Amino acid sequence: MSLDLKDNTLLKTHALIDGQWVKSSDQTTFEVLNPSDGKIIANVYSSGTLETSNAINSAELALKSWRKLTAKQRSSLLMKWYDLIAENIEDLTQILTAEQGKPLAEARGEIKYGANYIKWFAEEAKRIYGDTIPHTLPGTRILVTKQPIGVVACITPWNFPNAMLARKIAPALAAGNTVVCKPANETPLSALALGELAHRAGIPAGVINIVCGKTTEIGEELTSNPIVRKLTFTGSTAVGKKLTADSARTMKRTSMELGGNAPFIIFNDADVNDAIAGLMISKFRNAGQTCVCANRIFVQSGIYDQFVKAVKIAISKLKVGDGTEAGTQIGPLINERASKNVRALILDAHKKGADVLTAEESPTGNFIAPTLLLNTSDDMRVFKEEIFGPVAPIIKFETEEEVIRAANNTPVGLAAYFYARDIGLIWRVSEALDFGMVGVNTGTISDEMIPFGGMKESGQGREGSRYGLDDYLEMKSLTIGGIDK
Ligand SMILES: NC(=O)C1=CN([C@@H]2O[C@H](COP(=O)(O)OP(=O)(O)OC[C@H]3O[C@@H](n4cnc5c(N)ncnc54)[C@H](O)[C@@H]3O)[C@@H](O)[C@H]2O)C=CC1
Ligand SMILES: O=C(O)[C@H](O)CS(=O)(=O)O
Repeated sequence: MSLDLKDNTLLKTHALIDGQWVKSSDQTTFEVLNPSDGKIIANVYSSGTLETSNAINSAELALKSWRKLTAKQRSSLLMKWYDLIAENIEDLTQILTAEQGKPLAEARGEIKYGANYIKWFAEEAKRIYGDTIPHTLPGTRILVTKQPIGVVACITPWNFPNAMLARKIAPALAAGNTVVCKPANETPLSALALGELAHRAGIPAGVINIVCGKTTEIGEELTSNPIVRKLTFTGSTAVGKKLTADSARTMKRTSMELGGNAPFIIFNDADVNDAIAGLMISKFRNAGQTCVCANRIFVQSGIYDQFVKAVKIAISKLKVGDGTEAGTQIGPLINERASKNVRALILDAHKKGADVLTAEESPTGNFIAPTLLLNTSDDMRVFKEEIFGPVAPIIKFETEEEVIRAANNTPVGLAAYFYARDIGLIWRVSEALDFGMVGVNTGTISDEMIPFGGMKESGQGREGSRYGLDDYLEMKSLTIGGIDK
């Protein structure tokens, strides 16, 4: 399948190592498929241990000069990259929808979202401040300075293949680090196109390296090679735990943005129309394939019937289809494994007594119709697992205490949402929810200015915001004597 791009040179199939596009040493490739129709978009060279080691060495070499640039010099190179992404947004959008499946409007939004992290950290690069500390011994002076960590490994998922990579590379480079990136094999083309635009922006060879293909080999090299001093990962909790353990062998710093199981709570005094609008965004964005999607929907008994009636109407209006078709709101899931898993979750709920409300004509292939589950119970898999699909399980609750207990009854703690208007209730519930990000009367909590990350088994660290650079800096104290000589 040929993509209809203005600039076909953005479609890269090689690894980016030391500023060169290189084939894998064994010449093997893997297929990138369009999740809508299963057609091959491209064959990408499959990197392994050797390519990853070469990429790490090139990042180490480039580090020497990259970290010596002034903050303003790094900032202006990041801004040039931002400008080139904006100039090429339509091609990046086509590439993203082709390999990930999301509707073009969502793909365009993701690219703007990712670019906004680059712009944000181009600005933050100039605000990496230190401290002075009153001296503790006569004739001394004490400073606290910040310096880059060094070579950073960035591993990203398929659900936001552009934005998740931008959200890692931008702070890493702003802080003076260099990177070796491994995108998901389902969606490498968006990452490689970002690498090409960074090269065109004048970001020097070796500062950004991108390898993909032999996942286990790449992972083993990234986690074991002592030159890599930090690993940042977005993906499943299971893989995050493995990468954290493997990185401990050389005590690498890690940032983990892992799985979620978001409660979405509607109290009796909520504005039901607002709650429905927020749920449509939080639950069905990216066909439900985000780590912050509403996963368990709790509705207080006083408005349950009104809410269910309204949500049925809202869900029935959602249009399922190929991401390139006008009006599509729900694209395909990423692959057959994902769609089979979601169908299994629906079947499990049905077997355990749920009423399954979905489109009469159930779509085939990787497409899943938006599905409402009623008469549910918390023994169903949909309450314990990250659904990662357009399925909305609803459960009724009576009291504030009961729903807080149920909402927190999960080993993860990434995002939570609730709708209410009583200010006392809003403060009590906000403080009682054990989640890193809480949306109150909104289903939108993601922005480059907001710290993104979770508690418990949803990971460690924060991405974006004024806190985002901390994860990419080392703090150093300087105690200087001989001042009175
Ligand atoms: N929290 C989040 O933002 C995300 C959560 N997920 C969860 O993960 C599940 C599976 O989706 P995947 O993309 O397969 O997530 P995953 O966690 O399996 O993969 C995410 C990234 O890690 C890489 N990876 C996997 N094993 C690795 C290893 N041993 N060494 C190095 N890299 C490795 C993958 O190639 C991909 O680039 C989803 O169904 C969802 O539950 C997936 C994507 C995003
Ligand atoms: O990994 C994800 O699902 C994204 O972080 C979600 S968001 O940043 O687009 O909200």
